[in-house]
Formats: sequence, C-alpha cells, structure tokens
Amino acid sequence: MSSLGNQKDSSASPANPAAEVILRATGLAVAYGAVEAVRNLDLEVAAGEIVVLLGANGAGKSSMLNAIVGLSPRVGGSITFEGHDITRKSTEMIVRSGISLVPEGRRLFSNMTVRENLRLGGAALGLAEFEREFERLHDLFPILRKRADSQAGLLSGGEQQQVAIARALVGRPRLLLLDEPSLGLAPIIVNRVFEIIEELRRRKVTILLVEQNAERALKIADRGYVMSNGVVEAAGRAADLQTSAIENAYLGTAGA
Ligand SMILES: Nc1ncnc2c1ncn2[C@@H]1O[C@H](COP(=O)(O)OP(=O)(O)OP(=O)(O)O)[C@@H](O)[C@H]1O
Repeated sequence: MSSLGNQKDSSASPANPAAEVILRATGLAVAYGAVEAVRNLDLEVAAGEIVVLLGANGAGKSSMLNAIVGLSPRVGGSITFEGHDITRKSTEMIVRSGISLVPEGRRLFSNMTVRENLRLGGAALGLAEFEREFERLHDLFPILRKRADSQAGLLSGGEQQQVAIARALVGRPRLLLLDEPSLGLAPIIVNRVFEIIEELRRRKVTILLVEQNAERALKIADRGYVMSNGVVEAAGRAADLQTSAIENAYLGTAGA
C-alpha cells in the first residue's frame, strides 16, 4: 500500500471539511457468487465534490458504483445517503432518493426517441415538470433540441453519451454516478464529455466518476480513490495522488 494508501487519512476526507458528506460507504463488500469484486471498501463523497474512482479493468469500480444503486450484490458493509441507510433499499427507492447512475455503455433504449429516453429518466416527474427540466437541459446539451425526436440508436457514440447523462440529470439528482463516460469515444468527443463534467461541477452537481483516463480525470476531480483487486490501494486529494500509486494499480502490482 502506498503512503497515501490509508483511506482513513485526512487526505481521503472531503477536500472542503465544512462540506457535508452525502454518500458514505463503510466496509462495503460486493460478490458475484464466489467472485469477490469489492472488499471492505470505505468511501466518502461530500456535497459539491467530484470524486474519481480509478483502477485497471476488473478492479471493482463498476461493481462499486452499481452497488450504490442496488444493481450489484452487496454482501457486507453499509451505504448511507444524506444520513439514511440505503444498503438494503431497492434501486427504484435509491434513485427516487436522489442518486442517478449513467451506466457503462450508456444503455439507452435505442428504438425509443431521445425525448422518450429522457422521459424514462424523469418518470417521477409530472409532464409539465418534465418539460421544464427537459428545456432546462438544452443549453448544456444542444443535441436534445436538435434530435429530440430521433431514435436514440441512430445517434453517434458521443451524442448517445450526452443523452445518457441528460437522462440521469432530468430528475435533478443530488448525486450523479458516471461510469466511464469517455469509453470508446473519439478524443474530440472525450473533450466535450469532460467539459460537460466541468460545467456540472460549476452547477454544483456532486459526482462520483469512474474513469480509465486517470490523468484527465484527476485534473477535474477534487479527490480520488485508486482500486486494485477489489480494495482501495490509495486515496487522497487529486493533486496529491501519486502517479506511482496509480501506475502500480493499473499494472496490477499495487500492494506488492
Ligand atoms: N455480473 C457479474 N458476474 C460475475 N462476475 C462479475 C460480474 N460483474 C463483474 N464481475 C467480476 O467482478 C470483478 C470486478 O469487475 P468490475 O466490472 O466491477 O471492475 P471494473 O473495475 O469496473 O472493470 P471494468 O473497467 O472492466 O468495468 C471482475 O473480476 C469481474 O469479472
């Protein structure tokens, strides 16, 4: 474990100590049968922060994000959101409580239109309220105006990613979970995705981001956690996270 590896260090606490911790995972464990994907994981996200979860393929990052919204099997530990225990709540209840996930690979309904996809994200809203929220997202995602009635499956990868993020935002979540939003996109489109994340930060959306592009992600994040083989190997402020700790985790040599 690196010198930054003790996640109970002050370095792993929210960058602004005055900010309220809204998400707290304690000793979280996720397993698929005999496969332990996440072990004894402690993680905090404070209001207004961007926190990034880094690590190689298979480190357990998606399992962690999915566990927060009840989509992967939590076998130990607890998760609280805004002080409420959500460990055993259904995904529907968790989403209604204010957490939205943009899953890896977008998962849009490709035969449905862009507007219909967003309507699903805002299913809890009345129609008039949905229309207001849909409009409100147009300045950040002009594609919504231009392609509202197009089939989502006909859009480019970058456009689909924007629709997926907009779908997660339409219900005005207080915590947004983003799973590898830049995956498979051309570099210029990746830039646009990171610009959107920066704009969301200015709008005070709290974000927990899983990203392969560590260098890029650490530039916009306040803090980071580096996972390897289901555990946190290093944690701290983004500016302090040592490249060596990250490189080790990606090469699978962390803790060696
Ligand atoms: N549905 C599943 N059934 C069985 N094992 C799974 C399942 N999903 C993930 N795993 C296993 O759990 C471990 C962690 O996978 P996870 O997808 O969470 O990692 P990751 O860090 O998000 O990697 P990637 O970047 O490839 O998505 C891996 O060993 C993976 O094979």
